Amino acid sequence: MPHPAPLLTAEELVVGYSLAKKTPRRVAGPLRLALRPGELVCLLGPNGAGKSTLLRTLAGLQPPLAGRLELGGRPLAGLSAAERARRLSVVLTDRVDAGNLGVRALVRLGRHPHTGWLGGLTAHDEARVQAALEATGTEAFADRPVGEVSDGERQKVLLARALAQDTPVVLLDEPTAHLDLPNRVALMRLLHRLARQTGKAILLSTHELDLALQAADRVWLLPADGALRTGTPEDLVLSGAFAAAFAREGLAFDAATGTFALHAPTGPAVQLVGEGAAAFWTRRALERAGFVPTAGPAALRVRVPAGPGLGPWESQAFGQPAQTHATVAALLHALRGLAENQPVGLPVG
Ligand SMILES: Nc1ncnc2c1ncn2[C@@H]1O[C@H](COP(=O)(O)OP(=O)(O)OP(=O)(O)O)[C@@H](O)[C@H]1O
Repeated sequence: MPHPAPLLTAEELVVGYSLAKKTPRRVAGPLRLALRPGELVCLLGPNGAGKSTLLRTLAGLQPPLAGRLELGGRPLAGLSAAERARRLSVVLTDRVDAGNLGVRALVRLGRHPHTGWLGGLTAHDEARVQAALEATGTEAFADRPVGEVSDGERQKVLLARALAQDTPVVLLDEPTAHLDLPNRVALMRLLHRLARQTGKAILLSTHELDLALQAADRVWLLPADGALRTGTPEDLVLSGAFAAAFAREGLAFDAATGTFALHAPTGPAVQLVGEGAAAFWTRRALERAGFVPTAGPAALRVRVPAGPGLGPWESQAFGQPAQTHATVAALLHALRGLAENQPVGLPVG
């Protein structure tokens, strides 16, 4: 199937800052980019790599140092503010000073590119506003002043305003920053569904690597050297590009689990027998306790519960009878005792 025509493109784009009487500060580029309809794209990269700079440049809020940017097939710089606002909405992390404006009133502002500043809102506009409030879960506090809502609530209100603006391209800078985990998941799900169902091109920057790897149709990976890589999350993980972009001394991304290793293994190997959720959480506990979980034979062996719920776990050291444990805490306690008395390296018979 041929790719649909991109909604936003960049060629030879260099982003950065022109500094008075100094050489410009080049942050990233030259970049070749395309945002396609129906795609959720996550822009990932370490602190200071240039994600906000790139987003602001794509939104037309700061000029590129070089290169060409097109929105809907027309040069971005040639579009009037109103034309741009009908094609592209942007949600930034900056605090908004909304005065006494209510939540619903702020979301209504999203319709102005369609009505003009003096134009009243039609029933269609009001329906859009209502749909945006409902989609973002902000309707419950739609009558409160924006200044009186929490950081996370305000973030959802700004998203609602962008949704009310109803543009083919939506750019969001760290939209999950103030949200709790269930709200972060809900937001990613909402954006993914929106891209699918409405054909919008949605680009968001985030530090939620785990969520982004799950939700993004495509990742734009911006390492500290500014050389952007793009691809499906899986291609970037399996090629090692993802690990390289976040590489730091003593911090390794494990492509097998999709997580950054929090613990450096120091203790003996433990053969982990079993599968499912119990095996997943037992592996985590073993790693945290310093053991090295392995599928192959080892001097210590743990069998995880087969059924749902807690326990029983079984532990066994080479040449000794198996013990059962009702909780992970009890299992770890027993394993520490076994490890102290066990010559490491002998396989369980
Ligand atoms: N107004 C500015 N003038 C000059 N340099 C700037 C300006 N704003 C940011 N920078 C620099 O540009 C680089 C990229 O910053 P940017 O905020 O785009 O990174 P980021 O990837 O969004 O970072 P973070 O993940 O920490 O939000 C940094 O080195 C930063 O210091």
